[in-house]
Amino acid sequence: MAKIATITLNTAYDLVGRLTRIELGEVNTVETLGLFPAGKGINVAKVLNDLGVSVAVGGFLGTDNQGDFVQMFQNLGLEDKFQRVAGKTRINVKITETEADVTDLNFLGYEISAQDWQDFVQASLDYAQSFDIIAVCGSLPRGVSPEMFTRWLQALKESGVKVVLDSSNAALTAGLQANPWLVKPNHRELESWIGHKLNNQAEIIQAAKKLKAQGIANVIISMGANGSLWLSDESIIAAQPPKCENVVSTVGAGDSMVAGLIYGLSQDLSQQDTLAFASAISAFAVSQSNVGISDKALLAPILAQVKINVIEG
Ligand SMILES: Nc1ncnc2c1ncn2[C@@H]1O[C@H](COP(=O)(O)OP(=O)(O)O)[C@@H](O)[C@H]1O
Ligand SMILES: O=P(O)(O)OC[C@H]1O[C@](O)(COP(=O)(O)O)[C@@H](O)[C@@H]1O
Repeated sequence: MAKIATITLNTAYDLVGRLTRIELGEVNTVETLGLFPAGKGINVAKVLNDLGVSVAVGGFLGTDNQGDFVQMFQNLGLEDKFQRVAGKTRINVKITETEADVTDLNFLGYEISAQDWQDFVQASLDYAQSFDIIAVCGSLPRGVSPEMFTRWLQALKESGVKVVLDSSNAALTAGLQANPWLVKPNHRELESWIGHKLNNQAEIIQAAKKLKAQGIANVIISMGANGSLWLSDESIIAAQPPKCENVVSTVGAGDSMVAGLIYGLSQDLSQQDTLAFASAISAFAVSQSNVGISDKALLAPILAQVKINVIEG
């Protein structure tokens, strides 16, 4: 069984709510309440854990408000490799309006000192030796520059572990320079990497091929309700999940997809079965406000409706 860890450098509490419409400058009454320990790597670990895979979690956690995270690690039995740093883990406010548009207000959290980073690099390169796959997920906290991130990812890769990268903006651009084993940008993130709009599937594939040609074995592009594409050394395939009729929140859809991909790959499922499974998990994710799979039986009917198309290979 493959040993898996996720690393979240910029963990977050997600404060999630639902509103018909946000009125700027007015008092808005939010109809729901959810406050979850999150950040991309935490979400990936939670979904993998729900699928029965044991996972270690690492990165940074602020000492001031770590309580709910520690509780969650204990409740789920996640191996805690987090480095504690002074200050608070940030809070990300996510408001879903009726049409499922999510407005994110991502606040600032802890700042990483030079000593924190040095300690983290040493510790993570050390524990990386005992894992087969490490998923590095999310943005960079203050104090970690894109250059520092690229250098660390390169060293992580050289340690022999398969690196999965799921990030955006500066962290994605910097991370891609280290040529990870698998990346999952969404449509918008691929557009910003290539520097122009991608208007149809052919244009998306062309851009993804360019990314793959850099030396990345697996490039998966997620496209929201339009499904996903996977370019591997063997083939290019597309997945179309069933349209979710009742979208509650799209927060965590990408993380759920990354967890599904890691699950399939670590269980030696075929490329097609892996993408179908990851699509079912991510389609399921949009029907709930929190991240995770409360009941695995709910996945089967969604999986049965996922369509896979072989485009090349
Ligand atoms: N409305 C939807 N209906 C069904 N599946 C969806 C929907 N939105 C997202 N998904 C699934 O979640 C995956 C990831 O969503 P996406 O929005 O592209 O990722 P990210 O959260 O990283 O931006 C998609 O490829 C798809 O499989
Ligand atoms: O580190 P980033 O890029 O700011 O992202 C953190 C946020 O992403 C999430 O993990 C959700 O990500 P996805 O919607 O892409 O799956 C939230 O839980 C978290 O607040």
